[in-house]
Amino acid sequence: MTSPTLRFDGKVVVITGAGGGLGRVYAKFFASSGASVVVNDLGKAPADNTEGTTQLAADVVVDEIRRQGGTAVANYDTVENGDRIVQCAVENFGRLDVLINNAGILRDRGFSRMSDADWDAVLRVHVYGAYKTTQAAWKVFRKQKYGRIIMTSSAAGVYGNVGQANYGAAKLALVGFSNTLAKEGAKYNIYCNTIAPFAASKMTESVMPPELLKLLKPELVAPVVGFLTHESCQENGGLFEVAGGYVAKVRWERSQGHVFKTDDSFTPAAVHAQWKAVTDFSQSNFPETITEVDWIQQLERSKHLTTNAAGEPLRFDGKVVIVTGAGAGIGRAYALHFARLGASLVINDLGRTPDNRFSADVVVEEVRALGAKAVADRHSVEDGQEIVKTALGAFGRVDVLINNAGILRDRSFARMTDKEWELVYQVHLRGTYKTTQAVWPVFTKQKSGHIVNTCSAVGLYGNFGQANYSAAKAGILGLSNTLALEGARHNIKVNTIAPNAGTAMTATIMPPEMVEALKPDYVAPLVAYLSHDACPATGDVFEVGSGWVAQVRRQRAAGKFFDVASGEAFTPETVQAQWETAITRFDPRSAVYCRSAPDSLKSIVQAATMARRQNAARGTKQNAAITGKAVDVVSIRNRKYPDVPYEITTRDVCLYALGIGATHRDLHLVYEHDENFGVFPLFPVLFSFADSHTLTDLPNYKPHMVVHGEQFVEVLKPLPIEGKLTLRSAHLDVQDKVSGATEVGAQTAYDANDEPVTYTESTTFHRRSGGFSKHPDFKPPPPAQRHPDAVAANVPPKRQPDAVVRTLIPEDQAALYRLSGDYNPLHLDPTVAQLAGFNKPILHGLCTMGFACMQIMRTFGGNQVNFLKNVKTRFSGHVFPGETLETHMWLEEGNKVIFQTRTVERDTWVLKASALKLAVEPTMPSNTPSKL
Ligand SMILES: CCCCCCC[C@@H](O)CC(=O)SCCNC(=O)CCNC(=O)[C@H](O)C(C)(C)COP(=O)(O)OP(=O)(O)OC[C@H]1O[C@@H](n2cnc3c(N)ncnc32)[C@H](O)[C@@H]1OP(=O)(O)O
Repeated sequence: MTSPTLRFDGKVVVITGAGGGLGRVYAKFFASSGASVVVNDLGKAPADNTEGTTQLAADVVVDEIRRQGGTAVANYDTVENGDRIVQCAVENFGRLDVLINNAGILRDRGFSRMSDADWDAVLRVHVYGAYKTTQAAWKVFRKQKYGRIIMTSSAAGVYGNVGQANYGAAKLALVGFSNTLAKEGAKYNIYCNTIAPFAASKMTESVMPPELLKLLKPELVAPVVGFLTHESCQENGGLFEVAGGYVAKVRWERSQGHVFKTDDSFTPAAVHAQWKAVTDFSQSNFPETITEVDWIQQLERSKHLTTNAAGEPLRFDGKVVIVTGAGAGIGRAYALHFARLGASLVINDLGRTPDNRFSADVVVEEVRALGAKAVADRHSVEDGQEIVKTALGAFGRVDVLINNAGILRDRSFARMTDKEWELVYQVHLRGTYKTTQAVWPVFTKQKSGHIVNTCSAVGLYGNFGQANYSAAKAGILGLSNTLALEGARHNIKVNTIAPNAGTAMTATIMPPEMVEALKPDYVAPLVAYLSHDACPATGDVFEVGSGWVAQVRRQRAAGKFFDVASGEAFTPETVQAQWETAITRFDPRSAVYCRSAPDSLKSIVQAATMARRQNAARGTKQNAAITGKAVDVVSIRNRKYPDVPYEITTRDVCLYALGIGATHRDLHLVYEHDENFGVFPLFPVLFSFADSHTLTDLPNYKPHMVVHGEQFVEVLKPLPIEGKLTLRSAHLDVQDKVSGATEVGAQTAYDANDEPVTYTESTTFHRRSGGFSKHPDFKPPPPAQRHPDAVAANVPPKRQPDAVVRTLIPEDQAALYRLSGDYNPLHLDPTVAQLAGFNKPILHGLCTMGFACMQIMRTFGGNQVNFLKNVKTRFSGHVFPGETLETHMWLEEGNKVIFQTRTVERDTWVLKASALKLAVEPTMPSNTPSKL
């Protein structure tokens, strides 16, 4: 097990709702990773049975953290006063780096029985609370140009869940909110991501086998949050499903769609005729912003088409349609379209025309002029029941509800006022809830109904200056997801559109060709089709404008299941390692599509089950190796290999020196005409690549799983700058290390007089080749004959190091170093690196060792090429080219320098248990050890 590298020392983290569940686990995780934590919770802890007192939940968590040596303070404010929570962080710790919006409540109820109080309570805490807390944090983050935010969503929002219309709306609103924050925050180094975790509940009990159910622990969400909020993580605006050790990214997939001719033949019947094309995902794309559609080009394409083909007309004779916000723009276009198709209309709008008439009255006249029936309604959508009453009063029934009313209050998030946030929420999301709830009993009673809700590309992808709007619009989609599920058994169909249409407002800022491209009339045929019995869709989302109609849906990456029960490590570091190769890797062959929260959970169970099966198969394979032929260490040791000739050239000497960090200033290493020119004494490590004997017969052998474990080099005579040598190699040892196997090879280089010049011992670590010593026929071999300095523990003394030196490894170093002989693709080829479990190619271990020894030569070796007697190192962690190495050195008795090296960026020790014996009297470093 490697030690944690993704730490939060010096960082301040606020976690809302941290008195229990997920929040408590996050709080403890961050505190144990070095952060100072604000534990926010307004609730009480469960009664303390022993003393009969009830403590506040936040206090209990703070006590737990402090007992374990961590730093935390409690805060008891409601998230609706989020500014006070942020203030608490700043007052106590002077800053804030990470905000985890976790607080939430549930008021689950079937939609027909949901009260306004149920709705308001849930939306207030989840959405308004997250808005208030985030806005306060935003000010701090922007000023310091750094911040990490997590929003907590749910599959109930992403896909919908019966009984959770309020919760689903709130949870998807947070995804929309996060999308805009990610875009607005990027230039300030403020990143915002959303997780959709599963908690154990009645629903999970019904679909999960008990042994997996046990895994739905809050502890199995924290590693993902830990990685996403670390400063090294570059993910921004992502949505991730997380449950029981499973993690996968979710993104939008959009069908190519269909372009219709925008003439009179663009009707619901024409849409019906092309429905297969609209919903065909075989040539899909994956949009991330609102700007990815060229509307004018779509219209151009449309103009060159012939008249749309259509079957029987799809009409609405005898049907009653309510259109909210129908006094102008897109709502008016819908109304007129429905009127032409025979519907009776309720024209809802509370606005007025420039000549001060009620706009609803004007549109009613227009509808009547088309020969259809219409009544005006001037209520706010927040009084949705009144609108439905108008419909029932005038026509005695309702068949279709088009939730279209909306307003804009655009402003950058930093300057957005509470009033602007609230107003947009009230009209769009709460208004849609109110009208829908009013019509719901009518639809359930008549066992039929169509609802078309209005989202926006801004709600799907986020957009600058529209945090309020993107949250409200995404919330509408979240509401629709659940309504579609709940409505199914009553034959109520609910779909959502993201229209792009010009309105009176946009006409003032758009060029005329854009206004033409985005005519509201080009949206109306889809809306009418979605409202017709002929349309099979429910719970779907469509983008529409300028004659083009396409469907969007959520696509999930196959993801990664960390099999914690079988001992697989699940930490921010292992999440990081799997981030690009599995968690965010989308492959059409393994993509997952879900239609509801239980659906999502089932697919996670499937992924986990499959991963477990594969792990078990791997284990069986390993067992097969264990039960197959036993590894015979004695016979491996007895293997004989022929002598191999080796020629040193000055060109190789210079190239090697450049590969381990020598520069044009080190003429004695890189310029053969320099009077002190010599071979850097680590050069013998290259001999192994001319004469190596990898043990391919170890169980489960895979070349890409081999890493360099340890290296020892002893110089017996100065190496010639040119000349011929003979190499003799042997296997010294093979050991079972459970997680892998180590193989130690020894090699001596002889000169023309057959006198030994150098001696090396190289340990290769074969990952996943362990366990073979359990084979019934395995015979423990006698101890190996090792050089004592090659196996020394080399524990650094307790005092401060005598020298600490930093050096940057250039990005291209592995590409240069390999030319000296180690052509292992692990160091250059991203695909091989991924196969080996690294998210990018890693540096050669011997290159790291060379850099460290170069620093020791410069520090204690008088910068002389003959400075080394012997050196041993252990490669305790990998290095990525581009990282900074920091070598700590302690000069000890016997001219021995104990050293260890870490990467500064990941704060990971990469060389440990290392020592170098000097062949010269040590020089003292000119720099006193710096406390870096
Ligand atoms: C001919 C020469 C050429 C060699 C071929 C190489 C070709 C090159 O191109 C390849 C490279 O350069 S790879 C780059 C350099 N190497 C690395 O990056 C490896 C870094 N180290 C690791 O990842 C882990 O320490 C790892 C994976 C090595 C071990 O991690 P874990 O599995 O977590 O092990 P852990 O639980 O810490 O310990 C288990 C037992 O293994 C021993 N051990 C640990 N690290 C070791 C290491 N680096 N070398 C040798 N033994 C090591 C532990 O002591 C422990 O043993 P025991 O149980 O007996 O105490």
